[in-house]
Amino acid sequence: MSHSPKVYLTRRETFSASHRLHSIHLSDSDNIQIFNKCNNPNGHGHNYVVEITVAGHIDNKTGMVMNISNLKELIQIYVLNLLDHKHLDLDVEYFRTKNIVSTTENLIVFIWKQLSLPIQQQYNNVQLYEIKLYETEKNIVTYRGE
Ligand SMILES: Nc1nc2c(c(=O)[nH]1)N=C([C@H](O)[C@H](O)COP(=O)(O)OP(=O)(O)OP(=O)(O)O)CN2
Ligand SMILES: [Zn+2]
Repeated sequence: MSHSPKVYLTRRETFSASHRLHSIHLSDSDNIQIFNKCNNPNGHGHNYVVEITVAGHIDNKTGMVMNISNLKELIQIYVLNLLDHKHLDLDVEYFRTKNIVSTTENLIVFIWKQLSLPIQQQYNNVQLYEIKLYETEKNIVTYRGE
């Protein structure tokens, strides 16, 4: 059976959040030494940019891998509603209750966990392929669920 072309579809969104880098597994002096200004108890904020890429074959009838409006809606419900204008360490249960350090690495894994199941459950032929998260213009992480 021949498939239609496989295409990677990306939606970019932005959100603003504050945080403090602090690990309960480190001493206060190690926290300061490792995280430096980012360990300041007052916290600080970022305007994050997130790019969500899904992969799938073009549907012959619709001409789409998936309707990007539906992807937008999923990102809104499962990611932005939880993160935008929030303090990651205080307002987001995942970070607060598990004492997970709100690094960009851990944040991108959280975003993946939030999106992978709804996409899998709602779209048989589409896979979450890659997430890119920009904490600043210079600090960027990429995750493919591995
Ligand atoms: N591996 C990681 N290292 C750091 C992370 C991270 O998430 N993963 N995060 C931070 C801080 O959150 C910090 O806010 C980074 O911002 P900053 O250093 O101000 O950003 P820039 O590098 O873009 O700033 P410049 O001063 O222009 O270099 C630190 N480390
Ligand atoms: Zn930061």
